[in-house]
Parts: sequence; structure tokens; C-alpha cells
Amino acid sequence: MSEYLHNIQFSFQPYVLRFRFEAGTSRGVMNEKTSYLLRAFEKDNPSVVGWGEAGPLPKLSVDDLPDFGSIMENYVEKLSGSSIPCDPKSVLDWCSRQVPENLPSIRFAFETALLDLAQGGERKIFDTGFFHGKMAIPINGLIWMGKKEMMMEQIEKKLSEGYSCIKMKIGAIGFSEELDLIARIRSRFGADKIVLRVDANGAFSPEEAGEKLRKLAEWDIHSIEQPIRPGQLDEMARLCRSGILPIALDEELIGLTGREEKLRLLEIIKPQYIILKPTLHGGIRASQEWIQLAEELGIGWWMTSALESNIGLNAVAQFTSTYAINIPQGLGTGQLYHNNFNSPLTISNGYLRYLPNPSLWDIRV
Ligand SMILES: O=C(O)CCC(=O)c1ccccc1C(=O)O
Repeated sequence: MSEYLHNIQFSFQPYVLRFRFEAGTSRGVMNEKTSYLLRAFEKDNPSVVGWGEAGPLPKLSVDDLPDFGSIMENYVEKLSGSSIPCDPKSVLDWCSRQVPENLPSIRFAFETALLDLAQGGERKIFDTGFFHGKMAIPINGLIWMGKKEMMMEQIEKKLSEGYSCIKMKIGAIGFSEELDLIARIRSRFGADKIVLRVDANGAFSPEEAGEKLRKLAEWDIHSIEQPIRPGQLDEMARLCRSGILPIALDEELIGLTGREEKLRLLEIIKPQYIILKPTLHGGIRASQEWIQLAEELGIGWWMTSALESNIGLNAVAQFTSTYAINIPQGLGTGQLYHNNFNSPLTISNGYLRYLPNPSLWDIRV
């Protein structure tokens, strides 16, 4: 392999991903989601292609902008013709200089497409045991919001599929019904069998949060994600300090850029965990920075997808596998779409694996 990528050409196109079911969160219900797929190749060697994905989440991402397509177009035009060194660190350095951290999904797309291209255009983003099929990543089984019976069906399915960690979205159908679902799981499986995470997506008010956390804590809950809306630093710090239930920050990390801002937030709130979504939280390099800070401060972390297609999910999974993983990650979202791309990513017994067979990829746009 050459040490440089020469005269790189970029192009992109929107791709509408269609959900198999209505995916409910406390922000509303989604039926489809648009991702912008980025292709990168050398002008003299167009048959070797790297793929990336920019998939800003509506009403959540800082780069969910009305003129997203033209912003993406500008970067594609501006950066076409570039030549850069192939080693992964140089690729990430270059992307950090060229695309600002406050366009996280675009930065992530360029990072992914170039890491892929620099390593031969085989969807190898990081050369890890995971990519070679030698290690698997434990993941949580995700329970979307919906009617109580629909949630119970999802729970039964995840349990029968062999997950040992379930993450349930709460804050929509009513707190007592949600507690009832949790009680039903716990009546059959103790905390030694099933780890239970809940995700409130900011649904509680600061006044009620303490009491609700206490009710949840009766059921041996691993953690709660974002119990209150982001931006209420003192209230969030108080909840974390209370020790009622371990708290994981997610939406709270959106929009922060640079080491100093990140450090300041973590020092004020002192959360038990942070949750990283490269598409939302600045891309790969910025997520490495979050993880380094978390580890320095003794804060736990896990990685999750942000509803990318298998192109983005693959990048997040391979990136995750560059770390020693011992708790479940939120990477079980590949089955959400009718029209996702075939890929070597598979799930069995609550583990995400990569089958080392590149011909399983089928990216047709
Ligand atoms: O955590 C997971 O298992 C998957 C990721 C997930 O739930 C999610 C995906 C997109 C946007 C928001 C969220 C969320 O954690 O609330």
C-alpha cells in the first residue's frame, strides 16, 4: 500500500433509511431517517472506494441544519483534490483540521471514508481483532417506547435472543406502567442474570427526578441515561452526587468542543458514566478525547450508535473495538431498517460480531 492517498475525490448522496417499525423516544416517533453517504477514492484509482456516513439526527444533532446538503457539498468540493498520509493518526489529524467539531456528523463521515480508503477500501476502519472476527462486542438489547404490550413483546424477544443487558426507554407511557414493566422483568430475572439500563432522554423535571430515581433504584437498575434535559448543570450534578442511581450523560455532551469544554462539564457534573455517539459527539477523534478524559477522571463510558446505516455502525463498532471493552455497548441498531446495506455485522446472544468476509458487504445507493 502506498504511504499517501493522492488527489482524493469525494462525492455524496442522500439515502433515506426506512424503519421497520415506529421507533418511539420521548422526542417523538420516527418512521425514516436520511443519511448522507460519502464516497472517497483516488482520481487515478477509482475502483478502490472508502465509504463514510453523515447522519445528523433531527432535533438532536448540532448539525441538523436546514441547509445540511449544501454544507456537505461545500466540504466535498473544498476537500476534493487533497493528498494526505495513509496512517490512521494522520488521517484523523487531517480531518480535525479540515472539518470543525461542531459539524460532528460531517467530520465523522470524512474520518470514516478516509480511514476506509487508506486501508484498501474493504470497510476496514480499525485493524482490530473485531475486524478479523476474533472478538465480539457485548451489546444492550434496546427497547423502544410504545404501548405497554408492545414494549413487553420487545422485552420478551430480547430475553429469548439471549441478551443479558436490556436498555429500556422510559418517560413516555407513564411512570407507573414503566415501573410495572421493570417489575415484570425482575420477577423472572435477578440483577445477576439481566442488567437493566433505563434511558429517560431528559423526560423528568429536576423537581421530580430524585423521587423517580428512588423508585427505580428499588429494582436494581444499572444506570439511568439523561434523567433530566441537558443544560441544567447544577441539578444534574446534584442528582449524580445523590448516589441514588448511577447516571449516564448522553444529550448533555452534544455541542461541546475542545478538551477544555469537555473537561469543565465532566468536572462540574461528575457523572458516573458518559455515553458516546461519534455522529453526535464530534466524530472519532473527539470521542477519543472524551474517553481519555473520562478515564482520567474515573468516569465509566460506553459507545452507542446514533441510528446510522451499517456503514456508520460498522465504523463505530470497529472504533469501539480499539478499546478493552467490559460492559455492553449500544450497538444493536443494525436491524432497524428495511433497506439497510448487507454487511458482515451480525448479532448473536447479545454480542455484535464481524464475519471476516468482505463479500458480505453490499452497498447500493
Ligand atoms: O443506546 C443504544 O442502545 C442505541 C442508541 C440509542 O438509543 C439512541 C439512538 C439515537 C438517538 C438517541 C438514542 C438514545 O440513546 O436515546
